[in-house]
Amino acid sequence: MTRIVFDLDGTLIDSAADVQGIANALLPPDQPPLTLAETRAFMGEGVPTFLQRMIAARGLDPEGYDTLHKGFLARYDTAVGQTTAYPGVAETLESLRAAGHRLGVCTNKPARPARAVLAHLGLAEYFDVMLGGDSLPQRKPDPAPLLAILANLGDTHALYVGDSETDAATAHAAAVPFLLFTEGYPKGPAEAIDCAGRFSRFAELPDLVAELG
Ligand SMILES: O=C(O)COP(=O)(O)O
Ligand SMILES: [Mg+2]
Repeated sequence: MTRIVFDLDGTLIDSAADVQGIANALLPPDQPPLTLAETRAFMGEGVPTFLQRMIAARGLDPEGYDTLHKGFLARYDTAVGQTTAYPGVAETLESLRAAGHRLGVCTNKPARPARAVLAHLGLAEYFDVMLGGDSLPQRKPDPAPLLAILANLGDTHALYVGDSETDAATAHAAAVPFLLFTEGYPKGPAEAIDCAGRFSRFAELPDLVAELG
């Protein structure tokens, strides 16, 4: 049995279009909308960092941060309509569970929208534990949430699966081997991210887990 913890945005789910929709509903009408590429580039470190990046990119008044933050959270729980699980995610989670592994989610998305989107996509049942970016005082790349999830899952071999430099740094800080999903939202070239293994299709994951477990 291996404890396998997953990142959420850009790893299990492709959620950037819904996040883009929230951001563009909040931007003043005289501003050019965020592109999907900008949205993906701003994601991964949680809502506060996303908003700071958006404020910097559009030259918005930083005093408006609190209003943007409130508006973002008010829309986030229901912004699920364009979000999909990456191909093969449900089948792979099912087979990992059937093989006896215990699964968790460690995301910088706030816990409420994270729970909402997992339920919406029928994925919630696979996970024993989930922590969001606002669940603890620390968030990734601080290892605290990942370590708390792992403590909850037992004390066997562990893996962290994610899509970004932040996830690699989190796993490194927690001394857990990192597996990179290459189709998500990395900030730079995926080849430059340090990892114990990488995959582009979820069907490849069970073999990687077996190799490293
Ligand atoms: O909310 C975000 O910035 C994305 O979070 P995640 O990639 O850690 O799931
Ligand atoms: Mg991610």
